[in-house]
Amino acid sequence: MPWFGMDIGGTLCKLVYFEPRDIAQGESEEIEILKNIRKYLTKNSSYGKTGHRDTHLQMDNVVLRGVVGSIHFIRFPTSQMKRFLTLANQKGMAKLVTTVCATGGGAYKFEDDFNKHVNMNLEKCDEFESLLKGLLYIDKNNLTECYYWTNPTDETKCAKVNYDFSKPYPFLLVNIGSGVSILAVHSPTDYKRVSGTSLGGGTFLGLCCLLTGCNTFEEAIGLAAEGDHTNVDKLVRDIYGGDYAKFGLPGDLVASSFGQMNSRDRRSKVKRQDLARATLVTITNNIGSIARMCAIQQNVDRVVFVGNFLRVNPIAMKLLAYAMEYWSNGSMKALFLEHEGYFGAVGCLLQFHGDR
Ligand SMILES: Nc1ncnc2c1ncn2[C@@H]1O[C@H](COP(=O)(O)OP(=O)(O)OP(=O)(O)O)[C@@H](O)[C@H]1O
Ligand SMILES: CC(C)(CO)[C@@H](O)C(=O)NCCC(=O)O
Repeated sequence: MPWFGMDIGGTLCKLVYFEPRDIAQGESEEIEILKNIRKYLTKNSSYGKTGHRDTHLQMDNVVLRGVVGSIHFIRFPTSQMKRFLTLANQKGMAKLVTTVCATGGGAYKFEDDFNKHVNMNLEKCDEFESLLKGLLYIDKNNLTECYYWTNPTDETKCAKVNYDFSKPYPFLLVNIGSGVSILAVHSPTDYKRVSGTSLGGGTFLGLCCLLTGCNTFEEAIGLAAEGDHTNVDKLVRDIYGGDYAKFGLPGDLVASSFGQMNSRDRRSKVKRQDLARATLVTITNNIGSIARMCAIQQNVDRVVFVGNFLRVNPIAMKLLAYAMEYWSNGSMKALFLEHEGYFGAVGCLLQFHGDR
């Protein structure tokens, strides 16, 4: 049986596929379909216009329920769910698979569509339980999964450094998807959702599209990389003329996000790139600030940031790394994981109880 785990989020659907190394041989219809699905998924790295396989994340020679194989990582916009179901039907998946493990809000929202259109049952898994299970499994199976950024504000010295996360507890887990959820994790089974914010990755993308006319996340990040947020934000030095030293506020700190944009003159000069950068900085700093307060409240010093907002987004990661370290006087550490947005789907795959 092909093994799938799905995380159907507010923006992106993540699909992980476990491909056993030794595939069943024979000529039954089932085996033929299985081979076709495997061929379709593993020979392509894009599916239709919007589906992508993140080949750089593929994990080989991993053991899942005693079977050796590879895990493939696929994503597509949740808005394309109906098309995905049509495709799954065309590829014969409905004949082969009766149950798919799914998590995320879409596991509830799309349950009827799975039943009606492809005759599949959804085995629903909790999104945070899956997130944590997937994270612990992947970290155990990938020596270079966890890392941090050194010298995040100095482009010449900044570097990704491997972090040994084998003794992880306690830690704060900040999942930046469409919205943001913050979990305090004390053991694989002892965790709680301590906070969240609706100002997340969806907000960044939505505001960026509104302000710059861009249409994709990649475009938004590309614009942000070329922009200067100080043309948009009001800094402490714009107000004080320099640092506000008495209370430890450096001049280049943002005093007011988008605070320059009340001026018609400044609005007429601002570039799309600057607006994209300011949006990214605003959303990221706000998440960093909430995460830091949660870490203090929960008495933890390691904060792990995950979620697809961090995909191809070193600017946000470095901002978070700097903010956590600076505002905690070096006592807190921001950690990141290579498979950033896929843990929920992997956790689902691990919880699959078998088919038929
Ligand atoms: N190709 C992409 N298309 C759309 N958004 C992307 C893309 N790549 C990264 N992102 C960012 O990732 C965010 C979605 O992240 P993720 O997949 O972790 O969350 P989700 O599961 O869809 O949301 P939630 O958990 O809140 O339901 C988007 O809001 C956007 O900021
Ligand atoms: C609703 C979820 C949990 C869906 O993953 C997520 O988008 C989220 O945590 N949003 C933030 C909700 C809030 O705490 O304001």
